Amino acid sequence: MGDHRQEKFELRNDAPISPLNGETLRAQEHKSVANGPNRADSPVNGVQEYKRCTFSAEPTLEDIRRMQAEFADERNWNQFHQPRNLLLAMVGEVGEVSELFQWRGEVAEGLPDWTESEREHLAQELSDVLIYLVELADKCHVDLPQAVLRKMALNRLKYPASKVHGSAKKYTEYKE
Ligand SMILES: Nc1ccn([C@H]2C[C@H](O)[C@@H](COP(=O)(O)OP(=O)(O)OP(=O)(O)O)O2)c(=O)n1
Repeated sequence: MGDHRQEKFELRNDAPISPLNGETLRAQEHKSVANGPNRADSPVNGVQEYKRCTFSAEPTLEDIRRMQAEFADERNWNQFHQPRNLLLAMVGEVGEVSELFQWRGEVAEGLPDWTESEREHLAQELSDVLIYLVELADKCHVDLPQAVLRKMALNRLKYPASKVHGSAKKYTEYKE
């Protein structure tokens, strides 16, 4: 088997599927994904079913940065949107996401037991986190998409698939 994460990435990007209406796949055809550590459901007769999800291509992070900058400009809110305030606002929104999950116990991938209204609420709170994150990066002059590429390259170096496959240990715990 090749790079597990690369295979997962390709699987998750080869079809335009709504995040909430993901296509059900037979795990026997894609064992490396279905047998990953995040599977909450257990195999029935050796076959697991799971949903896959892709994002829409738009808006890009640059689109979101620009739309939020316009939103703040139109309201004369840049006086409030300094980096520290944006950080606090983002953390507050992360707290709102946490509230949606609290006391539920473990939640299976795809949120099968959630109502449409709960899913929409989650989508809104995650959007708030992203909006503040993007504006925080903007106000700190971090080119977020490029920074993500650099960070993912570092992650791949720190966690070579051949070394860490199937283990969630932190890189400091691996011996040479
Ligand atoms: N000073 C502000 C206030 C709001 N927003 C934008 C960014 C977020 O996407 C959203 C946050 O709005 P609220 O603070 O009203 O938070 P919620 O939408 O989560 O409402 P509630 O806290 O009632 O759930 O609005 C902003 O940019 N700057």
